[in-house]
Amino acid sequence: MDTALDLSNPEGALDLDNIRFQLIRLEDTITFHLIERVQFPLNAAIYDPDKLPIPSYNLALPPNLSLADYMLSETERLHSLVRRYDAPDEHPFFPQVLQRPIMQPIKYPTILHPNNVNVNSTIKDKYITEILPEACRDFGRTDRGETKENYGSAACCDIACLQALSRRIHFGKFVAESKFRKETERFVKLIKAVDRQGIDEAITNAAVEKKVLERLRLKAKTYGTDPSLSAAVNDRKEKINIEAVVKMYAQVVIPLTKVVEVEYLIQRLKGTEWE
Ligand SMILES: C=C(O[C@@H]1C=C(C(=O)O)C=C[C@H]1O)C(=O)O
Repeated sequence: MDTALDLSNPEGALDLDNIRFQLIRLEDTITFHLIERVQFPLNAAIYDPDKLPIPSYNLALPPNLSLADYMLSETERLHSLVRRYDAPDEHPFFPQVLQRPIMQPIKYPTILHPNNVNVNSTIKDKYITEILPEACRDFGRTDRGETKENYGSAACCDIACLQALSRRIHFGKFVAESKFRKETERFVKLIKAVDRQGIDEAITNAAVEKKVLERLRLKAKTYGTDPSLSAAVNDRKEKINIEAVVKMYAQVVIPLTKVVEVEYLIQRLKGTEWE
């Protein structure tokens, strides 16, 4: 898969303004994917392999999967054939199903330090247990109940949401590398002391986080309304629970991005002269 981050030029890829531009761009992607998903009710059965078991036939996976896991793992298996997961900004939810690509490998310049940071299982868990229930919660409309006919469509929307959330959160590696190169001595000291709290404080930029949440609230409100309708009608027919989008970033996206930054930095000295 081609990546939106220009990885051919390592300097540019580690320029913090460039990375932040990508993070802002992903706000649109994530918000629109969530708007698509919340057309359907939560349809909790698609996340429960006991309620709706799907035989996986893949020895690397449990015999029965939830519909959501089945579709996500099959999507990743297909996408790995076209080398999606060779890109340093892509991380699989099911690494055990990846296949050898059918296309020539792309030689990406080495930008990040070797690491095994992957928080996708936490992303998926929080998406199912926190983000979706809040986003799907009906806001002022009648209860939509389950809609069995939309199980597949809802799971397809989930794949788009999860892949965009994973990219956004794992961009934390590029942010961390950029900050490490800017303040190497400071981070070497914190990493040698395995001071996760100190590293977290050092990578935190409260002003940027505040701006992210303010922008998300505005985007969710704007993207969730139809410009051709009056404000009164739009209030009644908003396409997305605005507070759910802000909460998603405040309670999941930003904290997990910082976990990725901290855990990437904890591994940063391995095999270097600082070790
Ligand atoms: C991503 C960055 O690192 C941290 C995480 C942020 C986020 O996830 O939005 C914003 C600011 C920082 O606290 C950054 O500095 O831009």
